[in-house]
Amino acid sequence: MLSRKRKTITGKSLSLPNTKIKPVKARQLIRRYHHLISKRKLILNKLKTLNDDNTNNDIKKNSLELNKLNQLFKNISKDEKLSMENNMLKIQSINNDNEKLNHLLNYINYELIVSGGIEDYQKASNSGQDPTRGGDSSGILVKWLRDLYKEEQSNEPIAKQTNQSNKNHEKRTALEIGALSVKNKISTCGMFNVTRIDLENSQEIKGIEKQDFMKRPLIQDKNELFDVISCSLVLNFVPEHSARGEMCKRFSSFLKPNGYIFIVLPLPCMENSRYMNKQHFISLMESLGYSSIHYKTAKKVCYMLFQFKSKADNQKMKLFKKKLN
Ligand SMILES: C[S@@+](CC[C@H](N)C(=O)[O-])C[C@H]1O[C@@H](n2cnc3c(N)ncnc32)[C@H](O)[C@@H]1O
Repeated sequence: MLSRKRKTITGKSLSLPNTKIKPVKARQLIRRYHHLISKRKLILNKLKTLNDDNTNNDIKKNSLELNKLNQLFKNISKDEKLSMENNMLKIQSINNDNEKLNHLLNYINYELIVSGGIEDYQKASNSGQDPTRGGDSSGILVKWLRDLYKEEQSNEPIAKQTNQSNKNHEKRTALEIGALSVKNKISTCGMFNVTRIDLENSQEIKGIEKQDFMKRPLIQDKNELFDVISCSLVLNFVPEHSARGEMCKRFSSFLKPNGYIFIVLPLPCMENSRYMNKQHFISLMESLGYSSIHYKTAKKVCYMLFQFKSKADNQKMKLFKKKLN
């Protein structure tokens, strides 16, 4: 419900108005949200809470009621806020202090729910897809794939081509990870049946399943493997480098042989990073069984297309050490 302004219990307007969010602000909001979510997970683990799901209801289950949260945190002083933020940073070292952990959990839930964190995050994420900001990256994916499929088809023998053109009536399948809209080019181009997933779907958009790709059940029937996976501006939000590697490895469990994986990253991840660059990323992907097909940079992001060739052999997998550029 973007058009309705959120209000505190006391009637004060909260969360960002429905105007466009500046890119710097959007990035701050997205980073802040992921920071809060990851700290909350750690706290829940520490508290040995059974349910560490991220839905609003589950948060509420693990938290005080909203008006209590509001009473507790609405008027906290700058110093108290600073101390909470510091405690969040050193959460790993807080053990066996249930009172402190619970207080922090309530503070995080206040920031996310009462103070508009979740809603602002969705607006900030959506604002990146605004056409004035470079828009929906899947336009590039669709162009690349259209050309590749044409080329593949023209290289087939004639008999196979006729077969193929009959087969083209069956749409190819695509998995969009981190989907925020059902109107992206990948969905509207008519070439694919698209399955869309995202960690959050607080705007409850129909057609987007709330799911963590890392927990998506593995495919048993190989006919259900995807022709394409789109993973635009998602990898950069995975906090741990080992988890980013796991995500790249996992794509192959959902792709048909010769299927494509489209990855979009903010340009600084490739061009202004201490440990990563284009060549290193491509070598990593190659060691996981993908070959690089396209690489293109724009002002702020880079687009990559890889083709899945063969599953990585764990025995032969290259060890990549963290190395300064
Ligand atoms: C910045 S948004 C990118 C949205 C859109 N794909 C784009 O290109 O603008 C990143 C999205 O990735 C989602 N995400 C991050 N990790 C994920 C995971 N493991 N499984 C599913 N979605 C994930 C987040 O919830 C978030 O909505």
